[in-house]
Amino acid sequence: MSKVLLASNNKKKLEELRRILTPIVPGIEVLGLGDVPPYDEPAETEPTFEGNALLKARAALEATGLPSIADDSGICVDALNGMPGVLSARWSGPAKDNHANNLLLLGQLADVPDERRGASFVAAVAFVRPDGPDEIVLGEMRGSVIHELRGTGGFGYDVLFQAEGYDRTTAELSIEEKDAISHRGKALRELAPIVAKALGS
Ligand SMILES: O=P(O)(O)OP(=O)(O)OP(=O)(O)OC[C@H]1O[C@@H](n2cnc3c(O)ncnc32)[C@H](O)[C@@H]1O
Ligand SMILES: [Mg+2]
Repeated sequence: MSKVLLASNNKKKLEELRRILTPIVPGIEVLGLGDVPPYDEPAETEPTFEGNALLKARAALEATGLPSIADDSGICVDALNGMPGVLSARWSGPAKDNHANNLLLLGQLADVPDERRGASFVAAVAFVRPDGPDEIVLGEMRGSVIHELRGTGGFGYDVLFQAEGYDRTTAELSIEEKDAISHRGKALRELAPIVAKALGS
């Protein structure tokens, strides 16, 4: 098995990454931060998803010596000029309260008509290793913000996001349906052959 560390504290991201990468990268074993000794994780100070993903991945490689993957992602709302963007996790404050984030975003869009509620989920996924160049890929899922919270699946902003072509939120999709269309799924499927080659698998 070839170990790769996912430098994320988000258990749902770890689940999605393991689910998507394991079947397409032979012999990969995806470790979480709980599987390695703790280290000082960097603050996400970069203004871009790519910058924060590289920051998190490089810190993991430096601390553990393991090939490392990190994801920085969020929801970018047209009517808010692309915000919350990289601030998505902390939109309602440093507590990173998903429900408070969702209620705040719905409140901010309360007067925005359906035709102007377009939004995208964006994920930048970085892969860094001791003996090769840094890799960064971007994935995007286009959709809109509905007027309420619906569904029990997924995580974060899934309960208020409806992907283009669907009448259900991404929290109402099956995990397979979401993986097939999500920003993270797209980025990871693009990254998989690069990871497989780097691991020699
Ligand atoms: O930084 P790490 O440790 O990876 O974990 P995090 O949860 O802080 O992750 P980010 O900094 O990338 O913030 C991502 C934000 O965007 C949200 N988000 C990202 N991907 C999502 C998805 O697939 N569905 C719903 N919300 C998502 C998530 O809830 C956070 O609020
Ligand atoms: Mg984060």
